[in-house]
Amino acid sequence: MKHIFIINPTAGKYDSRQRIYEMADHLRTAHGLDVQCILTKKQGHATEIAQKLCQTGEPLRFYACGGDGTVNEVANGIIGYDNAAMSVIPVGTGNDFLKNFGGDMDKFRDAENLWDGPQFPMDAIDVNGRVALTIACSGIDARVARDVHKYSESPILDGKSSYIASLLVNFLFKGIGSHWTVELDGETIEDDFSLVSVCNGRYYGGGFMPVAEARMDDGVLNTLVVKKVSRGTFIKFVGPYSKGQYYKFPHVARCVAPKVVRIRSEKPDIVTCLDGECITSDDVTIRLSDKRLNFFGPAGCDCNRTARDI
Ligand SMILES: Nc1ncnc2c1ncn2[C@@H]1O[C@H](COP(=O)(O)OP(=O)(O)OP(=O)(O)O)[C@@H](O)[C@H]1O
Repeated sequence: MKHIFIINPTAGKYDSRQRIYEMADHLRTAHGLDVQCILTKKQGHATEIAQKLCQTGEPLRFYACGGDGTVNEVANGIIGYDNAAMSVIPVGTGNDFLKNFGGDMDKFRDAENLWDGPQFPMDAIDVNGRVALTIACSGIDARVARDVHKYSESPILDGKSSYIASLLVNFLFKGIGSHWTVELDGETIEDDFSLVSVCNGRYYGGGFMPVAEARMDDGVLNTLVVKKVSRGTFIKFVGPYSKGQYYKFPHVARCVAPKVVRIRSEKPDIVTCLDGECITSDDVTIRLSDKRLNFFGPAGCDCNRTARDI
C-alpha cells in the first residue's frame, strides 16, 4: 500500500507544507510506510496526479492536503477506482467538507489518526460528468461562492466573513433571480429562481447549512429549490436558510429528492458550484453519481455526525 499526500501549496492563509512533510516523515519512520508527497502546480493538477496513480492498479491511500477545492479534485481523480481511497488533511480556508464529521474534524489534522483508519463508501453528485461531494448549487449562492476567493485573500476576513462580504455585493449589485427551466424528474418549471441547491452533505460557504437532514451515504440528494424573491424576503430568508430552516418559508423554498435535476437557460448564465469550484453553462444535469467514493478517516468518525431530522 502506498500513501500519497497531494498538497496544494496555495490553500489556506498559511504555508502548511513543512507540517505535512513532518507528518509524512513520521509515518515513514514510526510505521515503515511507503509515503510520497506531491505538490500541485495548478488548478486541476490534483485530479491528474490522482488519476494517473490510480491507473497503475496499486493499492493507494490518498491524503488531500488543502481546502474543499483540493478535496474535490482528488475525489474526481480517484472515484471509480477500487484500488484507491482518500482522506483529507484540512489546510484550506473553509474546509466545509470536513464539517460534516462534526467534532472529529480536528482528528483529521494529524495523519497519525488516518493512515490505518477505517474505509467506507460515500455518495457523490454527478454534475455534467464531474463529481461534487457535498453540495452542487446553482444561482445566487453559486455566484457568491465564485466571488468569495476575492474576499478570502483579506487578512481581516475569515471563511464566514468572506462569504458574507461576497453575499452582500451579489445581493446589492447583481440581482437575485435568474430565468430558468428547471426539471425535477418528470416535472418541468419555467420561472425566475434564486437558487437550486443539490445536497449530498450539509455545509458550504464557510458553514452555511441549507439542508440539515442531508446524509452523505443514503443514496438521496436533498434538493432545495428557491424561487426568486424580493430583497426584503431574501434578507429574512437567508438566516434561517443558513441554519437548515428552509421549511419556515414554504412559499419560497421547496425541498425535494429527485433522481435527476436539469437546469436550462437561454443564455450561459447558470453558475454552478461543485464544493466551491464553479462552472458556467446554459444546461446543467445533476444526479446521484453511479460511482461511490472510497473514503477513510479516524476510527469512529461519521460523515453524518452533524445531520439532524427535521
Ligand atoms: N499550485 C497551485 N497554484 C494555484 N492554484 C492551485 C494550485 N494547486 C491547486 N490550486 C487551486 O487552488 C484553489 C483553492 O484550493 P482549495 O480550495 O483547496 O483551498 P482554499 O480555497 O484555501 O480552501 P477552501 O476551498 O476550503 O476555502 C483550487 O481551485 C485549486 O484548484
